[in-house]
Amino acid sequence: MTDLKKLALEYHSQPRPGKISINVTKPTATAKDLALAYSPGVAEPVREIAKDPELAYSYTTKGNLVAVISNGTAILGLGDLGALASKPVMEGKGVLFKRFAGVDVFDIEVNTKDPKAFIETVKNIACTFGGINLEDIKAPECFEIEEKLIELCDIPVFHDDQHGTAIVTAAGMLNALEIAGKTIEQAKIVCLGAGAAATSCMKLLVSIGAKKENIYMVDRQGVIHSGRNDLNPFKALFANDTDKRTLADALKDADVFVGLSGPNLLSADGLKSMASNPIVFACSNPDPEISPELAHATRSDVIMATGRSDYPNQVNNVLGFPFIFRGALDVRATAINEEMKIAAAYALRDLAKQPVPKEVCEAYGVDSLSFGREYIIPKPTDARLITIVSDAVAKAAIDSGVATLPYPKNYPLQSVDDVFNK
Ligand SMILES: NC(=O)C1=CN([C@@H]2O[C@H](COP(=O)(O)OP(=O)(O)OC[C@H]3O[C@@H](n4cnc5c(N)ncnc54)[C@H](OP(=O)(O)O)[C@@H]3O)[C@@H](O)[C@H]2O)C=CC1
Ligand SMILES: CC(=O)C(=O)O
Ligand SMILES: [Mg+2]
Repeated sequence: MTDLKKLALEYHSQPRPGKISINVTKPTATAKDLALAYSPGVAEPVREIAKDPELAYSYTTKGNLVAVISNGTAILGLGDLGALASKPVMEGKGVLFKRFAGVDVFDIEVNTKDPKAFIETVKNIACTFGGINLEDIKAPECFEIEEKLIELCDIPVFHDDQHGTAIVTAAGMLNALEIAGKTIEQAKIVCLGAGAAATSCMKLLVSIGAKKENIYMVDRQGVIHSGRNDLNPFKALFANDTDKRTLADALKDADVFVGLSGPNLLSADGLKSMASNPIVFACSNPDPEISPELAHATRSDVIMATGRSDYPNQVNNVLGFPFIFRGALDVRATAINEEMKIAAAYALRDLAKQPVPKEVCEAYGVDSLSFGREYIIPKPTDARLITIVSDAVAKAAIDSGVATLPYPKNYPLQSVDDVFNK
């Protein structure tokens, strides 16, 4: 057994199975307490909510509770391993929501691959929650599922692999391009993968300036081009009028490689053929499209990021979903719209240029961190994320008309401890 495997299995099993639990937030010591918490007192909020459903936000956890829901069809880059096997990841998302943004989570693993059955299940439980974070559902089913649930639910529904990933990728990309001395408008971009994460990442890059004709998307069949007749409508959006056919063709002189596919798919030769200061976001988890060791050994000018916590430049949706939902919940937004996503991306981009607090450096075992090739994006433990990103999202929700509450009195939050200091 490798060291990491042993440590990871011990971490998940000891001293108790799993890594998250539910806390009680009210007194429960006496008969009087129990008479309030349960029968007979509990009947009072029941009657009030029955009269006015909005009061669920006053008398229950709804307003701070997000459902992290998967069917396990695209668990990280491990593929379709089933609903139950996705539970460690979903519990992990719960840990990150709580640790970084004070958001409570129920993880829900739905054992069906049928989008209609999945939609029906989620629709029927949605009233429990203040928001729904869909996770690790494969393309193209994820697109139909998210679109339909947004239509059916009056709370934010957000497929994290699509939008969380896109927001963080956009932030990191703008900074990486700046460091490389290039612009998003001119960058030639190769995206390996054409699924949930890849499609949304490329769409967001286009909306912040990338040119569609400069994007080469590659799936298992090769470059997505206008001569192909096997493309679903989501891939067809990115069909390029080109004679490039293989990943190797697309990589030649490319400025950027974004990997949202699977392990070890970018070769040293492919990387060698890219333009100067190549930007490589090898974001597949747990194993990137190319290891940072191989990438750095191949090109001394590479600007390298992965989705992992144990290398510099972690381009991972953990920098997005906790803070985005925090902001959305606190103004009771009915949706997480494009304005909120772009506000989050720019807030993350800008934060990477600020001096980094000592505690963040300590958590990563380094003396210092500063904007540059090895630090293009903030670290998830940076306590300023909840202040800056959630604030930007809440303001964008208000400005774009999807907030149903005013700017919160306790904003900008200074820490997770401020969440209920209203
Ligand atoms: N760092 C981060 O924050 C995140 C990283 N990811 C990573 O992105 C990857 C994809 O996730 P997701 O979009 O949810 O999954 P999907 O199942 O929706 O998409 C997977 C895509 O990868 C493509 N792919 C897989 N293997 C190959 C291959 N050998 N050659 C070319 N293309 C290939 C598939 O091609 P085809 O369409 O032909 O089947 C498909 O387009 C995972 O590794 C995941 O860990 C995802 C979200 C966040
Ligand atoms: C990070 C993540 O959500 C994924 O790899 O699927
Ligand atoms: Mg995921």
